[in-house]
Amino acid sequence: MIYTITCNPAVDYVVQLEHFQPGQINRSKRDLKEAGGKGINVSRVLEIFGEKSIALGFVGGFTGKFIEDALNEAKIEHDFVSLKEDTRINVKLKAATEETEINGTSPTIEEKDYAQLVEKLSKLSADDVVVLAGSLPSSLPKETYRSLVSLLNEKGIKSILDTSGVPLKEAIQASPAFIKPNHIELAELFGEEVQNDQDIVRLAKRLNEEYNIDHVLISMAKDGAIYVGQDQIIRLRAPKGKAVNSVGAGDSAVAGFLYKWQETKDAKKAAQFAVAAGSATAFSAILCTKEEVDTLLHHVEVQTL
Ligand SMILES: Nc1ncnc2c1ncn2[C@@H]1O[C@H](COP(=O)(O)OP(=O)(O)O)[C@@H](O)[C@H]1O
Ligand SMILES: O=P(O)(O)OC[C@H]1O[C@](O)(COP(=O)(O)O)[C@@H](O)[C@@H]1O
Repeated sequence: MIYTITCNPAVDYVVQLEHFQPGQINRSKRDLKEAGGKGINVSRVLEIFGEKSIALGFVGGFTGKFIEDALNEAKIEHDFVSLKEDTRINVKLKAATEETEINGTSPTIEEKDYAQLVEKLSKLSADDVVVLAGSLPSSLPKETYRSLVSLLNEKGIKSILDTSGVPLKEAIQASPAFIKPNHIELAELFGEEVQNDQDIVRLAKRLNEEYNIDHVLISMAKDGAIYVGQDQIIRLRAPKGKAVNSVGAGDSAVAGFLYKWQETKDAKKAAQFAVAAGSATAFSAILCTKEEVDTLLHHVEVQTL
């Protein structure tokens, strides 16, 4: 079974505007409220592909209930730890030419809450896969993903990680099986500038060789992605299209890779599917559909480097 862990879920309040004018009253053209947070989005996209998963993590209050209701409606199994405080709300302002995001403050996760998550993970076995995705609330130590990945490794469980900053820097020490930083997060991780594909390949190879991470997918928004595995390096160019709402594009890429990898164990096919899924979500108001991904798949240019 695939499990997703979202330590920091959110209700995404996506507001579409003609123009965003700071300091003025802005009225939305259209707005949406979505159950979000990176692991939850991965579960939602897997479900769209027909792949079951169980969503774990922490939710609380009326916003937490909103997320549980949305997952129930989508027939996605979940087993969250309940918190006293409300799950955050993330505001995504989509104007014609730019996107502005305000991610809310996280509820407090106490030690006893974290212990409940660890208890749930203790029941998993080696044929399970765990996706750990998103930021960590400030009440959790920055080494949390590192500890969780180590714990899963001890049980022979593969972990898929999508995070950034110090939690990523810590977690790579534990060798997750797959990571998907974007090119900006990759540059930040090594404290180096990333100017071109060669820079990306060089740093991604370090993740692969020095940190023993089998699959490294560096996403680059409209420029597609670069995959670096143990025995191949692949450049993937994203299809051209009009980006409508890129919230969830990265999560769709993670779900796409995992879904195709489970089916084929072919990294090239998985990376191509990941880029198609990311782009299909970027071109949609909410998340991709399977049909959109299948259509875009043939427009993802794949080149072995
Ligand atoms: N404007 C866009 N046009 C086409 N594809 C996009 C666009 N934005 C994102 N994508 C697709 O989504 C994937 C993930 O996007 P990216 O922005 O790199 O992730 P993240 O949200 O994690 O930073 C990209 O590899 C690409 O396939
Ligand atoms: O945990 P973080 O890093 O604050 O990110 C949370 C946000 O990321 C999202 O999961 C979207 O992520 P991507 O656009 O990277 O796919 C939103 O649903 C959520 O608001």
